[in-house]
Amino acid sequence: MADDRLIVALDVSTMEQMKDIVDTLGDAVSFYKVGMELFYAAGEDTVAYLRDCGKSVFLDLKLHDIPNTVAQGVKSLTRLGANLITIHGQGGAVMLKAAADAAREAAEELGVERPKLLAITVLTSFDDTTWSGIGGQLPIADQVRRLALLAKDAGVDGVVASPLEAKLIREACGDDFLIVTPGIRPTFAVANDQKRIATPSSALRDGASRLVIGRPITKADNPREAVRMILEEMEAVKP
Ligand SMILES: O=c1ccn([C@@H]2O[C@H](COP(=O)(O)O)[C@@H](O)[C@H]2O)c(=O)[nH]1
Repeated sequence: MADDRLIVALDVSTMEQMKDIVDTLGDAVSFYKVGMELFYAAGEDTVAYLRDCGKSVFLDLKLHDIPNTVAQGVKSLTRLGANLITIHGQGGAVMLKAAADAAREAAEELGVERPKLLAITVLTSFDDTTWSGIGGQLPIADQVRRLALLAKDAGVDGVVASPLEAKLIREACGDDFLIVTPGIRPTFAVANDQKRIATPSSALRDGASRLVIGRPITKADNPREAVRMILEEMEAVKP
């Protein structure tokens, strides 16, 4: 049985590869993430296909530009019917508010459900060394907290952050704020390029709303078995 706290990242480059994963995982997975690799290669048909299959969709294109450009981008994406859309928290308060207003207005105009917006905080591939390498002044955790509060004040629904920051975001932003965490690595999986990682159960215990997991499932020898083990671990931490 699916648990909609699990979002599987479809980081592949063709519709055929996407369909193969969705087919293989069947009813065990109800929520998928379409990111840059798949969207840039196969376009909006990917979202339509997943919707037709009855799946929820997280469209993770990480919009980052001036407020007007991001707002118009969000308007265009609202038409596709994704449940979650990402924008960059580092776009700042004015951009975040413009995006939140645009999603609401576009959904009203189109008569569709408003997509929830998530602000990217500090990518899970950063560690302290690479973070200070780009001039990060605050410790990563403080920067994440700051961006989460900025997003909340701007009317954004939640954030994408590492599971290591889930607890501090929950404490700062309250129970209704969405915390979506990539950087999830079950004990059977390798870290790849992810640096700030935690297991599924630890992320949920610390307050994550949803977990994004890609390669530990899609590159596993047996993706169905990988999902089964992850769902079993998640089951132990009730919503
Ligand atoms: O900070 C971030 C923001 C987004 N991601 C995305 O999540 C998945 C993670 O995939 P894995 O294969 O489980 O590492 C991927 O699509 C990223 O673009 C992230 O990892 N970190």
